[in-house]
Amino acid sequence: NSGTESRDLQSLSPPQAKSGQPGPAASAPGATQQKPPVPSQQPLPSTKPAAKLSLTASPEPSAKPNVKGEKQTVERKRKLPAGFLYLDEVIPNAQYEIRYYGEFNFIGKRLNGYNAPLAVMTEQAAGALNGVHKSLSAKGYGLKIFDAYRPVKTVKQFVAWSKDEGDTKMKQEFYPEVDKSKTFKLGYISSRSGHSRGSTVDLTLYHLATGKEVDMGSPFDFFGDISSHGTKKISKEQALARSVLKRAMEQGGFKPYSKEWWHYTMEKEPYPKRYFDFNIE
Ligand SMILES: C[C@@H](N)C(=O)N[C@H](C)C(=O)O
Ligand SMILES: [Zn+2]
Repeated sequence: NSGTESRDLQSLSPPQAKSGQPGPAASAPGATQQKPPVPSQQPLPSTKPAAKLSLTASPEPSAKPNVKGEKQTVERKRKLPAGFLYLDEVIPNAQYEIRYYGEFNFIGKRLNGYNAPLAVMTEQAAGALNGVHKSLSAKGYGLKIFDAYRPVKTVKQFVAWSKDEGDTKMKQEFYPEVDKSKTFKLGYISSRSGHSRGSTVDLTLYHLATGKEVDMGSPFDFFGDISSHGTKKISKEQALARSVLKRAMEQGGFKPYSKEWWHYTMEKEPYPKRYFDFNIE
């Protein structure tokens, strides 16, 4: 099938950015207030509206338009290698805000290899993630996906970016306290990323009732201590929110990454030694 196929997507839109945390003023990302923990059945706090590009895939023709009444159509070329799937076709009710397709990311532009705002994963990882999404929906949460499969060419772009001292376009938003040349050594970016193996995902939670992103204490791709599991720089509610996601992901067969609350890799990944470079389109 060499043709393209389209699907209606609903934009949840909320332009945001700072997730209520580290932002420009964000040089002090730990400056969050400590509040008493909430019982696990109570809803977790939301972040401020997020995202420059926020898409919720829906294969339902009757899907309701978003608050702005917008609908978006995403073309997909279906050139995926055997064993890979478009994640929104497996988990249509997850939210998709593919940051490396948009410009609101730590580099500040659309990245090489991201030719469509779509998440791609191995069949096994997509199936496991669907189980996680279902388990969370019983608790009032859904998954929001920032990145999944990542081409090797994108990782090479990350490496080149880290060496370009003159480009600090997104420093205040994403790495205010870190020298970008050290982002690899500090473990915030990998030069051999699990994402290129197709069974790693960057994600958070959203509240099913409101569609709003859950407050995790630091934004996705904020490179700093505050993004690590076990940080003391966040409130109890924020720590609880991270643990809701972590427990669900671990029960679903994914392992967390100590330095980034949003990054998970499937334990039994199907291609543990293969690094793919096909484009997302
Ligand atoms: C860049 C960030 N989203 C990420 O995925 N970091 C890990 C360490 C990676 O590059 O694999
Ligand atoms: Zn990641």
